[in-house]
Amino acid sequence: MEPDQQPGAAAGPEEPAAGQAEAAAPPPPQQASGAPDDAEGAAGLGDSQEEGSEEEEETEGYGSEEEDGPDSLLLISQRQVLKSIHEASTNMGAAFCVGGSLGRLPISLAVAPPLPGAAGETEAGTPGASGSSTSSRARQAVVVTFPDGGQADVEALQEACVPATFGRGTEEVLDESYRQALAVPASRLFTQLDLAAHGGVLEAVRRLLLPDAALLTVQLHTLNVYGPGGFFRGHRDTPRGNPRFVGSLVLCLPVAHMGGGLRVRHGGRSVVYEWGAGAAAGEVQWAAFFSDCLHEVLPVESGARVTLSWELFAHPADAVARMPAHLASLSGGAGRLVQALRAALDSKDFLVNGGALGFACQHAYPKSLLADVKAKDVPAMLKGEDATLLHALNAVGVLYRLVRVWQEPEDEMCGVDSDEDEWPPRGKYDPAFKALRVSRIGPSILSAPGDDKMGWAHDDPTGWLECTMGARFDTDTIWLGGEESFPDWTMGATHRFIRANCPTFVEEFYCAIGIVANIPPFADRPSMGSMAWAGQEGAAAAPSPSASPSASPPHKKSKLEQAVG
Ligand SMILES: O=C(O)CCC(=O)C(=O)O
Ligand SMILES: [Fe+2]
Repeated sequence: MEPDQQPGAAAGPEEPAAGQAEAAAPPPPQQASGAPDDAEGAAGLGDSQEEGSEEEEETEGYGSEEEDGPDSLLLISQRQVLKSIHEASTNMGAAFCVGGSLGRLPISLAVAPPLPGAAGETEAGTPGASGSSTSSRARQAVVVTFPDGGQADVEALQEACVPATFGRGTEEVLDESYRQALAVPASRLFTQLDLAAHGGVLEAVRRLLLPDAALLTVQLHTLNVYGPGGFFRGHRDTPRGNPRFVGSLVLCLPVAHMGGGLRVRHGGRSVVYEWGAGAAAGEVQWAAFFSDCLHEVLPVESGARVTLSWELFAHPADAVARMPAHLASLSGGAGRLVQALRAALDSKDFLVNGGALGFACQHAYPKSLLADVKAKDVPAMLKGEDATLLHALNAVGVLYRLVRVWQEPEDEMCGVDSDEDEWPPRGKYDPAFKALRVSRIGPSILSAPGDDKMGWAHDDPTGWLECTMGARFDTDTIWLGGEESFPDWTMGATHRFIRANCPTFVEEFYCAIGIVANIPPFADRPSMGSMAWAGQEGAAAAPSPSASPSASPPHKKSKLEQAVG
């Protein structure tokens, strides 16, 4: 159990992202008030004032902190270069949510009664869910129209709902201290509203959040009614077995209410969508966001907040045309990153013999994305800053690869005294020590935790890394900002996020991804005009530059690395 991700402990800041608090907010989405909050400061970076003995600390996380003795001028200079790239790469302020209004629009819904004993229906005996309210529930389909139906239709709808549950660990639970709402799963819901037919909505979401995707599709997930006092505390929506799952879209029906703002957070920024006034005036309003972003429904003060929610899936074009589109979309923070990268590549102080430079992705991704989507299609699924980072690398002609990254705790006994017969080895997961493990995207990815026959994987997902063929300790990459710069480490190792009223709960979780840029030796770096070998490593037209990781500032092996590999 990771307390900062579990229901009941969501008050903590979700993202110790370096420097994000100062990032310029994106243009505030329509109908929203944007305000930076939960500022975290620049973890591991310090501010721009650097002097004498503080140097070591100021540039921690740039590849040489494990060195003994005084640093050479070259190392100091290189750390400055790395720091400037890192700052530029984590201050891009990419959009993470978008919202708008369809204007005044009547919405009709039909809600079928639950099938008696239907498996997965929250009222039908799902573990942890209440089964007590079945008797008073409508036995016939309920048809409602808003705004015309008014209070009578709200009550009829409430009668057709069940208490909204959510996934916690492997269970679907009802916990009114975490979520107080009513729900109807999509399986019982029919509406005339075809979101895909409102072309502007999905296109706006695609352009703002996923410009590299050729197409977004949606799947209706649930209807929720939040009455007075209703709320849903901070959570992330679980990816459930579809690797193309990128986001959630919530649409508020024209039913009067006050309160109930939808707050979405990412990287120290947050946006609140307040729909009460518009809904009272008959407007149908919506918001879409990356589902790995922490979000919550603030308490409803009066009336009924009725929402439909869809899952969003991103699809790549057959061939993602890179350069023209990417150059066209380089702006603001991305431009600064391109500048920092160009300056670095032009400098002999920067990895003169070449090396691997790792960037932590700022969003998390479904585990199955990396297992099931072809590497060439993955860029179309990248979100916000992560997509922009690839554009910037493409723009400066640097090859990269996408890797999964896990945090690996170590125990002193690891690999030395532990009993090889014991599985998983006892004491191996002491959180006091952390190392990075990476894996290329590819088929040799973790199997689902549930696949493990030995029964321990559910409780100790870190453990099943041990039997993963594709994972290896990363001794070569200089990870900018170190492990601190991953937005939430627990995503990488263990988490199954909660999802509202999920009738067929499939165990899934987010994972952390890193982008490792292959910096060629100085002598081999292309002139900035040449884009010939930009893109993913291994791409057909990409001659591989002969980067020599060992020539980067020597990267001392951690205790764990020494012990294991
Ligand atoms: O109703 C909303 O605004 C969002 C609800 C939500 O976050 C969910 O159902 O997962
Ligand atoms: Fe949600």
